[in-house]
Amino acid sequence: MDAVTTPPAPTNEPNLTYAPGTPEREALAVEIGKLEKRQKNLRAYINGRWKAGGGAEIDVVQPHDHQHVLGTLKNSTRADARAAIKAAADAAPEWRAMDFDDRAAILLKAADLLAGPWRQRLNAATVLGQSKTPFQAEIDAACELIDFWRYNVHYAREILSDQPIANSPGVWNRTDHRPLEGFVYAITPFNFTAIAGNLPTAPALMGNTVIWKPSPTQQLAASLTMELLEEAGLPPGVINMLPGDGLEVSEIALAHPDLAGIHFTGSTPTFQHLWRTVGENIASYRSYPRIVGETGGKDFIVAHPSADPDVVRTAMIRGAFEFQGQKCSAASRAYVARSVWNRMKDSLISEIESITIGDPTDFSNFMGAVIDDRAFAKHKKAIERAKRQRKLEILVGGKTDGKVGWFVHPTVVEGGDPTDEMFTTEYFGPILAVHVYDDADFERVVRGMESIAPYALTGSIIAQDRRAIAWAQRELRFAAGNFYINDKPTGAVVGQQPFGGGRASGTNDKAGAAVNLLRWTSPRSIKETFVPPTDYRYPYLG
Ligand SMILES: NC(=O)c1ccc[n+]([C@@H]2O[C@H](COP(=O)([O-])OP(=O)(O)OC[C@H]3O[C@@H](n4cnc5c(N)ncnc54)[C@H](O)[C@@H]3O)[C@@H](O)[C@H]2O)c1
Ligand SMILES: N[C@@H](CCC=O)C(=O)O
Repeated sequence: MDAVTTPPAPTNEPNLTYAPGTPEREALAVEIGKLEKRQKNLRAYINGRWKAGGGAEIDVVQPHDHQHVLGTLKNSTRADARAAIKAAADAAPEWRAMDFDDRAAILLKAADLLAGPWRQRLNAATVLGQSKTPFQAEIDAACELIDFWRYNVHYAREILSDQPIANSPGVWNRTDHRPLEGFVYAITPFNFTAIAGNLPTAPALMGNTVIWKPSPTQQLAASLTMELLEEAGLPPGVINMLPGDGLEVSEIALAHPDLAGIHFTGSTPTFQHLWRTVGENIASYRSYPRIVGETGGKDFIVAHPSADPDVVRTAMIRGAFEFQGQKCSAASRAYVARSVWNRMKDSLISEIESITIGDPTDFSNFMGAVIDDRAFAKHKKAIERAKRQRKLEILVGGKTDGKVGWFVHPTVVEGGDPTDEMFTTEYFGPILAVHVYDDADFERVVRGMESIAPYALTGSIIAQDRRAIAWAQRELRFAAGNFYINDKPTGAVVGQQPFGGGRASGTNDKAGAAVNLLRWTSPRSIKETFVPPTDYRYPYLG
């Protein structure tokens, strides 16, 4: 189509409340019932066909009831990876030649399907498969993914319309925002259905074809996302999904000459392994692969002596314990002025003791289980260590119970030594380390915590004194890619707080923003001269 069009302007999808008696609460219960009743065969999706991978079987279970199998996947093999890469290559010419409006319409339709008939199916999968409470599933699997799809179309359009601002007389300059030459390898984490849906679709929107390797523990929601995209009209071969641990897929994909980019979210060690492998293979690629990775965090709350204790307490509880602390943005260390601490310690402990933990399908629970036995063992070990250390005191929590589900109770550990591993290591669970400092030491403590952990993802300052806020904002400029003032450090919203961090937390290519989409394009500058010269001599040459 030749028209210059304007896609619908994006707005953030509102969170439904799930209050008793609401239609969304009933609809979610129906979808949960369906998914619980029937084990799903979680197949690969290659060239528009669903097929079982060739490797070993992996059960996908409910973390809060680990005997309950939701579905089974078969690990993807080297042969599956080769087939997916071929499918991506075959689909690429037609996909990149397709009008942007047609590509955008597929994602806008996917967003509307998710806002409507698919909403509770994907929410239910996220509740059961990742042990999110309905409210946490709603902000992730529904609202954030809908926002990613709608805002990405808006930002992509802006990128495409970015054209040279100058033309010499008789010349027309243009920019062709080409996709990358080759396939993008999207590798996604367990904890956000929205991130899993965004990482393969963002490069696809820009005209790339993709190999998508979801996390095995998120495979139920990932498979449904793929089904939704198929219903929205995604052509075969554009996104090829390969379930499993990714080891054999990476052997093939990371050594392939057509690897054009990696779109990763997950832990820092996995990202470093991928980057290292690309470095080792660098001479074998057709182009230099774009590497985008959002990784771990040791996210902080700093409470100034002027902070309101009620605000600090609420930010700590929500920031550290929603979704069992398994958000990369979760507060896992807090530095609290003694005068504030003295006014909030007891209420913090009693409120945390009141937190309900259990099956997330039961609306009375605030927390579910951690994702798997590996995470459970890691948190248990950190808690056991805290119990043994003289300089650490567990103020509340410290209990784990793995019999039925992988439950780790919300735990606060007070530590006098702010260099202890409690303040530097990402556990990715419901464990919050607190360092209480003398009010007069505010600046010294902030300077000390600024680089104590290798990460720089999220953090917040809580204070009423404006000078303290301004000072902390300056002093902590590079300590967080998402910085909050008088709020918890979690819950970034697409279009409002573009998300990502620096240092060991990633390449800070802000998911759901134009800077991210730019990484999936390789601009070509075109100069057209209307009446070209026909004589090589300059005018002054006689
Ligand atoms: N910064 C962010 O935006 C952000 C968002 C969400 C999660 N995270 C981080 O993610 C981590 C938790 O997620 P996780 O446990 O799923 O991370 P992880 O690193 O264990 O796994 C991430 C993905 O990588 C895959 N993987 C691992 N090795 C691979 C290989 N050799 N080849 C191909 N794939 C491979 C996994 O199967 C999974 O799909 C935390 O560190 C958290 O902070 C960061
Ligand atoms: N965007 C989410 C974090 C995603 C990482 O797990 C937040 O801001 O809480």
